[in-house]
Amino acid sequence: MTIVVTGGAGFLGHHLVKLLLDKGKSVVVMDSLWTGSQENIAEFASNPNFRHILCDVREPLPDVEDLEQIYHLACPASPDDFERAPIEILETCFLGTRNVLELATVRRARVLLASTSEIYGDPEVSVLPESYRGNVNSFGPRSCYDEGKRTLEALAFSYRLKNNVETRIARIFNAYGPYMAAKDGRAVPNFIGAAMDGQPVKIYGDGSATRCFQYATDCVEGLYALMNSDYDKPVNIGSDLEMAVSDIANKVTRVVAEKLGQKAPVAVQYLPKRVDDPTRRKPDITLAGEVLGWSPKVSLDDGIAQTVDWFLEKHGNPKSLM
Ligand SMILES: O=c1ccn([C@@H]2O[C@H](COP(=O)(O)OP(=O)(O)O[C@H]3OC[C@@H](O)[C@H](O)[C@H]3O)[C@@H](O)[C@H]2O)c(=O)[nH]1
Repeated sequence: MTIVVTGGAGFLGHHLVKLLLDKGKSVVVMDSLWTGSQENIAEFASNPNFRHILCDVREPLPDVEDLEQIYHLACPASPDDFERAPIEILETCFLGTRNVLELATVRRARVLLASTSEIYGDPEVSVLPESYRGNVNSFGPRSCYDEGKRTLEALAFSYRLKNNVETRIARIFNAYGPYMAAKDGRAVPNFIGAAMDGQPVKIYGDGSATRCFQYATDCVEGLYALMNSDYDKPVNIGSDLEMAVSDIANKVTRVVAEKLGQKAPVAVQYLPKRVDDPTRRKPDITLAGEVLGWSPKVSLDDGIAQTVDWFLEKHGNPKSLM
């Protein structure tokens, strides 16, 4: 039996493919390398259970025999991408998801769709249960992703209704870890890159915005548990350790300073808050615990230390990061 991972050459894709191969699964990665990279799958090339098909999910997908499951992760995920390629992101969310569900219909495969905390928008409540309908701006700089991923969920519902496709929906909250691209644009790689380069970290707003960061391996274990469960409604997959962005930045810059022997962590530069940037985001992860027996395990201290070590090893010369 074969498992397809769209976006398997991406950040989370790498960790998911590794998990599946370590479990002895046969994996086909479908990835255009638009935001993913060959480096993220290089270590799998010699594995006879691994194959990479270079393709764009916005085109009809190649057929895969003996197809059991599809993890649909393919989509740019950084707010920096939202500005760069909003139309392509909307196409990926709709056409890509439709093509995945079409293949699943033909092959009777189960599909796990990577949705996101962004479908909740800028929440009006302090903790986000799956029942919260969200507060999303359909006409703003994040709408390509926020509404695109809401369309992904609507497509899942529709294919289940009309074609009886088995779907699972993971609402993935902020994830970080090794294999994030240095120029990804999200907070943790940006903070690490700036600190390694001796430059101030840039904080959008006053630093009081909150997020909960989950380590990549915890996240993909949650995806695996959800795919192989009987629960077919959306589930939040994330950490519920809520922290201010400024505290995250301080934690990262302190770790880099210690590891590089810098006298003091780099400074912080405050920039205007970005439009529609959620002021707080904390998932209620009770459901994941109840139906999957899943909760994040890797502490922020351990996760950040491992991520910084990976960046230092990969980008020995800090100047190469920015
Ligand atoms: O350099 C930076 C980067 C980010 N930030 C801030 O840090 C917070 C987190 O920003 P990130 O870009 O890491 O991630 P966001 O929370 O904006 O969205 C991300 O997380 C949810 C996932 O579905 C997506 O991958 C992505 O949308 C935001 O408040 C952002 O403004 C900075 O202050 N400085």
